[in-house]
Amino acid sequence: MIRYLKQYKLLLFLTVLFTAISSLSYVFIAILLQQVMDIVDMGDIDGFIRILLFSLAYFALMGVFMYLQSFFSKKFICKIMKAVRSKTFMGIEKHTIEDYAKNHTADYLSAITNDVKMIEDNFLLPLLQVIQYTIIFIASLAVMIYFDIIVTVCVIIAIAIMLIVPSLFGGLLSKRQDKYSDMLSVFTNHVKDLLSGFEVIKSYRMKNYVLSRFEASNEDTIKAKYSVDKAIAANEAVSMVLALLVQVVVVFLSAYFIIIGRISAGALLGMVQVSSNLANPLLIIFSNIPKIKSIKPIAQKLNQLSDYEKQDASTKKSPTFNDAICVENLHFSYDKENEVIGGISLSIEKGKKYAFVGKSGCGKSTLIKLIAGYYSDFTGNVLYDADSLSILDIDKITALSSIIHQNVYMFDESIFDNICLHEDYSEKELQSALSDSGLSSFIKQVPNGLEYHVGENGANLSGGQKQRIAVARALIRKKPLLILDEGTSAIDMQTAYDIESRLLAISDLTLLTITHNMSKDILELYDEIIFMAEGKIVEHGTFEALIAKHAAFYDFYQLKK
Ligand SMILES: Nc1ncnc2c1ncn2[C@@H]1O[C@H](COP(=O)(O)OP(=O)(O)OP(=O)(O)O)[C@@H](O)[C@H]1O
Repeated sequence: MIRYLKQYKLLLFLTVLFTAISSLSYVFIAILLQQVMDIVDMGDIDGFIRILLFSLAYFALMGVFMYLQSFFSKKFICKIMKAVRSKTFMGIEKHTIEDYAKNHTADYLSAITNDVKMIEDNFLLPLLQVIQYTIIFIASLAVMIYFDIIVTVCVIIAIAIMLIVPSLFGGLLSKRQDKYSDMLSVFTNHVKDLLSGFEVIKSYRMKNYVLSRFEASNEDTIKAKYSVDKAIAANEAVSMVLALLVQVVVVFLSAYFIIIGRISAGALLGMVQVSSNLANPLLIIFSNIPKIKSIKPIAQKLNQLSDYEKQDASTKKSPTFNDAICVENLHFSYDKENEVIGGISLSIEKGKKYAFVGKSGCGKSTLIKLIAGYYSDFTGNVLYDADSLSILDIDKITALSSIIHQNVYMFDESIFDNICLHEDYSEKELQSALSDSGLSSFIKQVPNGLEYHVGENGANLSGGQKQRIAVARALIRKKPLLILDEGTSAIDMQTAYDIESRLLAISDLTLLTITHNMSKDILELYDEIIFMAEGKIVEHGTFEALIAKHAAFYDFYQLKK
């Protein structure tokens, strides 16, 4: 967190400056009270009017300083919150697809929302309070010495006892705070999961299950919060009792000193006033210090996200795809136990078209993702021209290809924005992408054409319309490699045929299609059909060659037909 404080050091300085001025003027009220009491004691009416006018001006000025303190502290907190949130988001955005998938989306959501809020509540606000009340405490101690040194010494002894106890709460609170943050993350995850499946919940009447799952998660989260609050409450109660002890010492000792004639009644009034500025600030300081300490694991979590760097990206080469992508004896598993890809070798030549077919779960999508650079934890080799994936910049590899998945993600914006993704393309490029993706006639039908708003994740569109937008999104970028992962499965046969045959006609485009569509007319257009089973390539060749072979693909094709 120190780096954020350094980033806004001028604002921090102004906040501390005005905090100091308003705190000192607050402490000075004790001397003012003592003066008033002593003037009243002497019956000095001129002195009384003078001090009254002085006090009026004094309080007006104090109001101005308090406003400035509040203004700068709020601005400081807002700036830091914005910076923490932005840095965390930028760090998340830098993740590779592989690293991003190691956590749930809700964990990232929770970090940006809940954890950042915790930084405000348990670090920034307490820190400013600690600064403010430390100034008040030191100034009050000085005023106390000015009133009477013996009372001050006794107060210091009482304070020393006060210091020991609350420091014991720091470690406990830190542990509980960390657990609470994790629980918030799990809770956000559950809520996101339940709300994302709203339609399934309604149509399958899952109300009871959903409510009980929500309640259980809600209960666990509140328990974790309650456990934090209990530690805070114990800390505050102990601190409060000890703070009262200080005031008791002051009142009785100074009362005794009046009796023996050592101090005036004005000094008693001043000391009672200033002693509350000794006890209460310490109470606040010592209930805030454990909070500040407890934020460490959360700050570490946020730093880890914001400091994320791809491994040695600067030393990695940019990939090229001029001739071929070669896969050599590739093995891969998601969980280090069950092999999903079991020794695949294959060559993808630039400009050629490949159809990957095989039973559901045989590893087609995984193979394609490995080729596109999604995962690095494999054995064997994937070469772009002559360069192995291990020496290439992963971000640039993923940028070489466009993947169209069965479930296309749509931003809650217009069709135009979902195709161009806020990049500039010429009208010619746009029209060509619209026509090749079979979108032109649909655009003419919808109310605002390209400006039509697609809704949350494309809720205002059909599955096929979403896929056509995804095809246009990919085509407009003219990347050398296009991957259709069942990317036309939601489109009617005729339109799917039209789109695929247009893609197959683009000569410099390398097309990898995963398909369950066993239409002869389409399959015949591919240069090669790669037939997979259980993580291996069983057969490959043209449609005619594989049919003529009367082997595994032939059987699969007959069955599907
Ligand atoms: N992210 C993942 N984590 C763990 N296992 C996964 C993951 N993705 C896929 N798998 C598993 O890997 C295996 C291969 O899945 P993959 O999606 O590659 O198959 P597929 O041939 O494309 O299937 P389909 O035709 O149904 O899309 C399956 O057993 C699947 O359960």
